[in-house]
Amino acid sequence: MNKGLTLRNVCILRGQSPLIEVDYNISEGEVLTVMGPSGVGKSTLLAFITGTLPSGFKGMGQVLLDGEDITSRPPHQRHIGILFQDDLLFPHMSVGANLAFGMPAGGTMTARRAKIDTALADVGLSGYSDRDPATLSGGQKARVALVRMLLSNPSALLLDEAFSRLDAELRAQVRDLVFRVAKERKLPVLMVTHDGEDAKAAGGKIIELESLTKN
Ligand SMILES: Nc1ncnc2c1ncn2[C@@H]1O[C@H](COP(=O)(O)OP(=O)(O)OP(=O)(O)O)[C@@H](O)[C@H]1O
Repeated sequence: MNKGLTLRNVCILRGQSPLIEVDYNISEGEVLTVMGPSGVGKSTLLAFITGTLPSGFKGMGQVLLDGEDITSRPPHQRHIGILFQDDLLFPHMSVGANLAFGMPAGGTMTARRAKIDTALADVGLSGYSDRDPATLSGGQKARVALVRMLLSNPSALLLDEAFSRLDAELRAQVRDLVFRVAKERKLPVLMVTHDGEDAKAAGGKIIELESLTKN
């Protein structure tokens, strides 16, 4: 079985026109960086992988995860984690409630709570479970968003400009944490970024998406 994330003969149309065509294979623990001009279709590609293409777009080809074709599965059954530049924590919920939200069902309340506490401790946020997200710094929010994504137990990780709101020092810290966790868990990572430093830090292959449409 081919472990990792594979995009096989993927073509995304906007209306009738081809927007992007890609063929990628990202092995476990490997990071593929996708760059390219604004509007070329990078976020649209991630939406195709997560099964959330907006109306007006059509995707063809296959998304394979660990050899399984997940192309026609609904988003919540794909086991793909995604981090955006906006952390999108629910403001009316505590950090702990935010984290519980994406966790697979099952287990006792105590076991779930222990899992959350351990995951927070792993990113240096011990004791933050009852905090209101509004009281966290940008870096702390980014770490909570990372933990929430990891608690959903994804088999692949997508990053959409995930670090771009953080200042340089925090950016490097959170980025290194994400890459370290991805390596430990052997997750294939597809990272979209405009930032050369992100691409360098990822240490993997870099692909420049080119526009197929003439504007
Ligand atoms: N929900 C939507 N409905 C219609 N068109 C959209 C939608 N989202 C994006 N587009 C258009 O699709 C094209 C690709 O957008 P996309 O966001 O994938 O580009 P991108 O490469 O991620 O850009 P950026 O680097 O600026 O984030 C753009 O022309 C954009 O205007």
